[in-house]
Amino acid sequence: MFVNIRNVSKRYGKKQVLQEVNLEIAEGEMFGVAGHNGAGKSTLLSIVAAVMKPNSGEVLIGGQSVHVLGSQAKQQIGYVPQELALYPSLRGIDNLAFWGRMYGLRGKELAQRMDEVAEIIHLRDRIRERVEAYSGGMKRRLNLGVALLHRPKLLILDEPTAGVDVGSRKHILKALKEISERRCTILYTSHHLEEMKACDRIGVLKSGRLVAVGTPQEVQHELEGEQYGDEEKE
Ligand SMILES: Nc1ncnc2c1ncn2[C@@H]1O[C@H](COP(=O)(O)OP(=O)(O)OP(=O)(O)O)[C@@H](O)[C@H]1O
Repeated sequence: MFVNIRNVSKRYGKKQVLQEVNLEIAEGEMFGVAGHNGAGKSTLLSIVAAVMKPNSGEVLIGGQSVHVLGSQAKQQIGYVPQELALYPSLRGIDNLAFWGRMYGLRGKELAQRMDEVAEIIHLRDRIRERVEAYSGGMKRRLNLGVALLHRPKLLILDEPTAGVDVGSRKHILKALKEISERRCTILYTSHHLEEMKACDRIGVLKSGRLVAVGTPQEVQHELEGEQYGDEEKE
């Protein structure tokens, strides 16, 4: 398995937020984490992204611990947190260039990759405009693009479609499907049922415990219990 989450537990002070989470994700799999607000989804994703350390347990990527690998692990991971990490007064293309340089890309390689990424996120025609003129959905797409620049093998997205219109949601979902077809492993959370149904498998977190893992059909019952049932109508 490409991602191994082993006995991961996390507390904030006395509050236990994750309890002995065990999960394996195959290379190229699109895996969704579902659960109520506060279930521990963001905490789990940030531990897998090596942004936060668990109190116990470990996360392996390609057989190696992310916390031992440090910056090497980060080269394999693209992490898109809920908050946008963009410079609004700069153009889309300048944001990509800035973050691309942060990942160590330069010159022709950087220019080529920026062009490819603009295509993947369906923003090529607007990439020379300032980010402050973008819609919420375009900003989300650019935020996703930033995480793709260094060709990560594992893409982790925390609510990539939060607060965006239906059109942009479809663009983002389509981009994720295409990225996953290129053997990139995807781990993400969403509050939208249709996006959870697009996953190969889903894990349902309840108060920090993983209570079900399976295909969307297999965990349908748990998803309905997590109030994902009505959102499709939006
Ligand atoms: N830095 C922190 N310090 C203390 N408590 C925290 C911290 N971050 C999160 N929590 C708490 O931990 C619990 C899990 O939070 P987390 O953000 O992982 O859940 P979530 O499932 O992603 O929720 P949401 O869907 O609202 O984003 C919540 O009760 C939250 O209030």
